[in-house]
Amino acid sequence: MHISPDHPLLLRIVDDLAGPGWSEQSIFLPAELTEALAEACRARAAAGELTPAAIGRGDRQLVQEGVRGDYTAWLEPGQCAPGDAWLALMESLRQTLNRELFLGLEELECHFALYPPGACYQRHLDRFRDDDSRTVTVVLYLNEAWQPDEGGELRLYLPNGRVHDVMPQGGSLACFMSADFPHEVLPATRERLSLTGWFRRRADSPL
Ligand SMILES: O=C(O)CCC(=O)C(=O)O
Ligand SMILES: [Fe+2]
Repeated sequence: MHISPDHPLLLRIVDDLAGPGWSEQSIFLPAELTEALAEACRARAAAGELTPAAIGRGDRQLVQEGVRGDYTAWLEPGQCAPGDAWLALMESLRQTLNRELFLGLEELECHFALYPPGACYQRHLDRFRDDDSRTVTVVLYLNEAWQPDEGGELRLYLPNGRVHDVMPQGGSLACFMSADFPHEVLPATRERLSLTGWFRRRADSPL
């Protein structure tokens, strides 16, 4: 899927990141591609490829279900056609963000996430203490016909002390500056699927 780096949808995200620092696009992806990505996620779950997500990094990784109850699998180029279409779209977004905001984003790391009913991810920042390369977080939701009473919102903690809740409706996108917004995933009454990515800059040299 090719999308021009000047597409109004991408430019809206740029404007939001330059302003408040976060963006919610409730109609981001066509239904067919959203469904194909949901199917790819379910297929990987059925094949046993989703593993309990850990918190922390390297040899300090820890699985703590009460803190984070999702199951994840990395999406790499060449794994499936809808995944490649998504990565191509994210490449356009990366180029647009670099061109307009000089963010110096070099790569995207991306995983499918499945939250079983009742699972949550407690308040956190998408940055590791020892690695500040994650710069922009993007979350695409893959859930058909999500209902408001099903929970599962992404809760963003805004600098003004307020919160903003994003409903994980299929095809919608949440995007924010990784260092600036603590956030959490509230428990849902049904399975919750998403594709989460982080645009990274080169990690600072320790020298
Ligand atoms: O699924 C979401 O809404 C956010 C997930 C998240 O915060 C994370 O994986 O770091
Ligand atoms: Fe997060």
